[in-house]
Formats: sequence, C-alpha cells, structure tokens
Amino acid sequence: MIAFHRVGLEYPRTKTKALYNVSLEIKKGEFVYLLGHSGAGKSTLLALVLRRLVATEGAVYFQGQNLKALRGDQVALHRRRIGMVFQDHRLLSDLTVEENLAFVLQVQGVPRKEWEVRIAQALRRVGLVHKKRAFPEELSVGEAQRVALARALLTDPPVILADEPTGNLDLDNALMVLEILKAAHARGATVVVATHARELPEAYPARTILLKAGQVVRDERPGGDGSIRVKEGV
Ligand SMILES: Nc1ncnc2c1ncn2[C@@H]1O[C@H](COP(=O)(O)OP(=O)(O)OP(=O)(O)O)[C@@H](O)[C@H]1O
Repeated sequence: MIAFHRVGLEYPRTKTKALYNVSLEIKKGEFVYLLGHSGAGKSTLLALVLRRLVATEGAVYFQGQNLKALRGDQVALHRRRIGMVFQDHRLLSDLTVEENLAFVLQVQGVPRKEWEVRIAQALRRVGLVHKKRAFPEELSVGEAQRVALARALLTDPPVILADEPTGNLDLDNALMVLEILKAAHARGATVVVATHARELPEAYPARTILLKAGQVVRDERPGGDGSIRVKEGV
C-alpha cells in the first residue's frame, strides 16, 4: 500500500536533512505506529505519503504508484485516498460539526443526497451524533478530536494517517481516539499513527517503526504470543 525505497528528504530552504535512507513497506490493512521523539522525522514521513513533500532521494510509492510522478489534479485525487488527522483538530470554527463534515463531502464531490446518511454514520462511529449542531468551540478537546476523526473517516478512505492524534488529550480521551482508529482498521483501513507516546502501543500493541534522527532504527511486530519480534537497523 505504502512503500519507501531509500528515501531521503532535505528541506530546501534550510537544507535540514529530515530523513535518511528510509526503506519500509506498509501492507494493505496494517496498523502501524511511527514512534519517535520530537524532530525524528515522523511528520515529514507522513507529508511524503500525502505528497505535500516530494522525496529528494529515493522514491515513495502508494498502491504501486511513484508519488513523484503525480501532476496537478492527480495530487488532489491522491489525497482523497487518505484520511488525515492532526494533533489539533483543524475544524472550521464558523461551521457546526455537521457543516464541517458536509464541507468535506462537498469538496470531494459526493452527491448531496448521500450527505445526511454519511454524516450520521460518521458521527455514530465517534459517539457524537448529539453534537452535530455544536460549533467547535462548544466541544471539549477530546470531542473536537473525535469530530476530526469522523471527518477523516467520512468517505472510508483506504488509508488513515494520524499525526500525534492524542497529543493534546488525557489518557481516557487518547484511548477513545485509539478505539476509533482500531474500528477503522477492523473495517479494512490501513492505519498509520505517528506518536511519541509509548502508552499507545502499550494499550494496543501493533507493528511499531521507530524513527531516530531521520532514520528507521527499529521495526518490530508483536508476536502471536505477545512477545516482540525485533528487526534491527532496517
Ligand atoms: N518546513 C520545514 N522546513 C525546514 N525544516 C523542517 C520543516 N519541518 C520540519 N523540519 C525539520 O525536519 C526535522 C524533522 O521534523 P518533523 O516535524 O518531521 O519531526 P517529528 O518527528 O514529526 O517531530 P514532532 O513530533 O515534534 O512533530 C526536524 O529537524 C525539523 O526541524
């Protein structure tokens, strides 16, 4: 689904090298944590998958397609295959919850007659049907993040990328967010969660790719017996 082949990324203005020789493969239907300290390169890696950035060395593939080759409209179409969640909810403050969701459906060209059902389903999935007429500032931080998840899941994209989705949340709310991501995974989505919080893989063990100073230093999967199989220095 997602493959990095010897990817390097240098930010052009500052000449900061954020990723070095990253090779990894994430298969369809996997749930993966991207773990690393601040500055390790997690957001940069996700930005490459979204095609906000283009690799300066090597190549990033999405469903077998080299993202570097995408042009104009193809970039927008590519991004529709991805549901993105950030640390801050990034909801539009002058729109209600349901209007925020409708806005996405409109931008994505979903027929209006489908909106009501889709919005109701998305809000049911995050347990916030009763908040559909609320404005973002009328929500708690945890609720706002769950609406952001509803927005990302609205069109059932095959891939969900979450960048520190629990960064602003206490443990209870963080686990609620994780449950929603797990449910999307159970429905077949490929899910990548970038985080520095080890509590998340502890609560829900899954493959964990550890990034350190722009390099993949570990790639470990929980074994069937709960043990961790470690592949060092990939
Ligand atoms: N737009 C940018 N221009 C220049 N350098 C950048 C830019 N964004 C990030 N960097 C640098 O790239 C490196 C990796 O940053 P990145 O944001 O990918 O790390 P991160 O692991 O996501 O960190 P955090 O958890 O703090 O978000 C850092 O050295 C950072 O300073």
